[in-house]
Amino acid sequence: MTEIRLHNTKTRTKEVFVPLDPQNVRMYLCGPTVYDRAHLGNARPVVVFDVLFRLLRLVYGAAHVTYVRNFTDVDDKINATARARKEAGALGTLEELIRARTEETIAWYHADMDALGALRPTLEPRATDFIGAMIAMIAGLIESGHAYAKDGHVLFRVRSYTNYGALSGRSVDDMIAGARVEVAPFKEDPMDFVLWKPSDADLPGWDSPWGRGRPGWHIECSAMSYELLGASFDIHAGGIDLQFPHHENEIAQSCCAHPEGQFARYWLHNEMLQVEGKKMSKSLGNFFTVRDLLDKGIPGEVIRFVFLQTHYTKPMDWTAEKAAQAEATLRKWRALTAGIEPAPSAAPEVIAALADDLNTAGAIAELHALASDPARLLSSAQLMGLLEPAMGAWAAAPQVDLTAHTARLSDLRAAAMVSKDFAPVDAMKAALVAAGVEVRMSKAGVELLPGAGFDAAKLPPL
Ligand SMILES: Nc1ncnc2c1ncn2[C@@H]1O[C@H](COP(=O)(O)OP(=O)(O)OP(=O)(O)O)[C@@H](O)[C@H]1O
Ligand SMILES: [Zn+2]
Repeated sequence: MTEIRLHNTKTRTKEVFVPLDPQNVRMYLCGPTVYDRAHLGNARPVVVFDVLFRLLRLVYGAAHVTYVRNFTDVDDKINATARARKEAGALGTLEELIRARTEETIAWYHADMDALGALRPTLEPRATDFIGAMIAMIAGLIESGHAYAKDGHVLFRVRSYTNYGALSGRSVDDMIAGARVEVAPFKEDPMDFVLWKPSDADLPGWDSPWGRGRPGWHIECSAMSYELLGASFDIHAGGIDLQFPHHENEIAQSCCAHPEGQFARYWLHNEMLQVEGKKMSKSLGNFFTVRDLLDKGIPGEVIRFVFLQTHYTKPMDWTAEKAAQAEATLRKWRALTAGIEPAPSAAPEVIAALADDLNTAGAIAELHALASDPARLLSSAQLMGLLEPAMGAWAAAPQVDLTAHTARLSDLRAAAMVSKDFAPVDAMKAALVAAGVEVRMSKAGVELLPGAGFDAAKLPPL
């Protein structure tokens, strides 16, 4: 059996992955809060852990892997979005608007992640379907002294869990000093975090022993993972931005509520998609959505390929150049494998690269080396969710021939060298860029490449 090694954030080492039960390998990924379209950064964990899901299915059998990714459909950000719509004159009660917003966002999410070739997880629980389990878990935590109720709120008593901070490697005192912990009159200690909070009459709320209210975000994942995967399971994944406080809080809640279990044994964190060195995020406003790119004509498969060229533990940028190169490679491979049946199994070198802590960049290098064996190239690429027939419509579009434009631009440039008037060169270059062409001019000559988002109809006349 293929040995999989994974970098476990909990131990900060690469470890051999040994599941608790090879008949049912269990993985949980923190899913989206469904209040708006997913931005490109949100798609990174989906693609990265989709590759892990595919690898686990290969090694243990598709029927022996349970992959859970939740939808957080109760959250203040969702409420705020619905409230803004109501204030803008939308019809219906706030509750109806909230429901409509979450339904709409989940449908967008599915469409966008399907376009990236991500398999649907085995289970996609919605937080609102597990409120009873959350209330039960909170009640248990109060009973065992790990939580307390005050003024309609329930708080987790952080100092009651001695291992708090172990995942992110910080002490509670460091965290207080560094983090923006909220001081509130209902808290015994500023580090304590909310398990339950009261809801106004017009906000979604559920009856509980502490009054009508709603759960905090962290308890949602603890309750859903317990209900669906048990008190001990194999892998918990998410973005590194969730390591503290979200995952630290999940561990504290789950380990205190279920001391008989170990909660998650391997923690995997993807690094951030960045824009000029900063995390792409809604709050910074430096984001574009997956849908923006798809609408610009960038195939989902190209987005996926760009992600997989960087190891998941490294920060990365999205650039038009990376997209153009990915598109050229995929186009070449699709031409090579057209009409060919995939080989019965993926190449061992590709499997070995993926099994080595998801070395997707290494696996892509191996794919390049398989150009002489298209059947193997196909089966190996498909293991990574690439070259799937259903995702290839974009590549069937006729390949553009830019030779005439290349010759014209070269002529203009040669003429400009003599006349010293570069305006005609600049004008043509600008027109080509506007049509989505990547223009490369060097001493060696002129090179034109149809970039992602290329539109032949916009090409300048010759
Ligand atoms: N820039 C990014 N790069 C990679 N992963 C990210 C990035 N931003 C968010 N994520 C991940 O996306 C997933 C969904 O997160 P969540 O729904 O909390 O995002 P959000 O609140 O909409 O985004 P933001 O962090 O932009 O406010 C999480 O696993 C999170 O770690
Ligand atoms: Zn979570």
